[in-house]
Amino acid sequence: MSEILFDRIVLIGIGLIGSSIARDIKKLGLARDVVISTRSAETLKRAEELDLGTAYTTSSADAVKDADLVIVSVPVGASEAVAQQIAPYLKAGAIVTDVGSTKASVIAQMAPHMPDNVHFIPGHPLAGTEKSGPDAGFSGLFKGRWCIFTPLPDTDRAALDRLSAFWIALGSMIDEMDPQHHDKVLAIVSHLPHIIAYNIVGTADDLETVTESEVIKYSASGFRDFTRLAASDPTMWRDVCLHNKDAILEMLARFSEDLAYLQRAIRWGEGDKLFELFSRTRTIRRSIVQAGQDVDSPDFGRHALDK
Ligand SMILES: NC(=O)c1ccc[n+]([C@@H]2O[C@H](COP(=O)([O-])OP(=O)(O)OC[C@H]3O[C@@H](n4cnc5c(N)ncnc54)[C@H](O)[C@@H]3O)[C@@H](O)[C@H]2O)c1
Ligand SMILES: O=C(O)C(=O)C[C@]1(C(=O)O)C=C[C@@H](O)C=C1
Repeated sequence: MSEILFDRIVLIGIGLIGSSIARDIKKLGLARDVVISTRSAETLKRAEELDLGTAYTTSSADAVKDADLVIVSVPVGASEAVAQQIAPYLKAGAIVTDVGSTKASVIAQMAPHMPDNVHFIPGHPLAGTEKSGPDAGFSGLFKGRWCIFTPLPDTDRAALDRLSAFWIALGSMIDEMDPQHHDKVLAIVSHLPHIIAYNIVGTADDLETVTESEVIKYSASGFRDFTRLAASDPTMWRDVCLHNKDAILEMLARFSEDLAYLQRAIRWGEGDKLFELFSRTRTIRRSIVQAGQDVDSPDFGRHALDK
């Protein structure tokens, strides 16, 4: 058990991310009350069956009334609607944060509605899976993973420290970024990989010369990795594409140029070019794996969630 960090935490949205946070709060004893609010009564019922909180309501306005920390975990396109619903009912000094995969758009949607006496601190845990809904969450999802904050210029440092302490209790490593920079970085390391996966699986499915059964039967591990990403939640990823449009289009343009280079090298049999690129990218994979080992080192291993 860790110490209580907030008396009352309110979770708006209880899918993969919200329910993973709920499980960690409970396991670590980080709050006295955990109020869960989501739009659909069916999802709320499931959250109650899973015993994820201490109170449940479909009214986000009722939920936030005495909240010390509000965590919004809904598809990014729903951010403004949630901000409008909760803003009049937030208590002075409350911290409001989110977990959305895009940041400039979430800030544009939520910040104008936030009262001056509330601390709005946008955040993004870089952890997830292709699954969605309250059953998909699990305790420990955020352990050893980055949580990036994109604070506003007037963000109160003490409130940011309190929120950081919460994510650190969940096992995360903390970083800060400018929202536009966040959106560019995430466009290349997260959004493009998903778009490419949706595209390649769609292309394979469309091929007239390859039957669906062959796609399933012969899907070797490379293609299977793509199918995992391509199974990700359509609502979430539609919203990510629509709400990080500029950065994604910029990265897609770069990607298409580099793909044309590769295509040309294959067409003209330029093995040196192919070998050089494939060697360079192999080094990147190795350094990611190396960093992963660091995360699993004894220093990271000693976390409250392991007890
Ligand atoms: N899935 C990931 O890998 C991942 C990782 C990091 C961040 N995120 C971000 O976290 C957020 C939630 O993603 P998730 O994977 O938990 O999705 P999810 O589909 O599992 O859950 C979304 C939840 O939001 C609720 N919801 C939808 N619209 C709502 C509204 N208007 N008002 C109230 N509740 C509403 C749904 O009922 C559900 O409980 C998204 O913004 C996503 O970009 C996702
Ligand atoms: O691992 C996965 O399946 C994920 O999609 C997680 C992932 C990612 O791209 O790394 C997806 C979206 C997020 O905003 C953060 C994490």
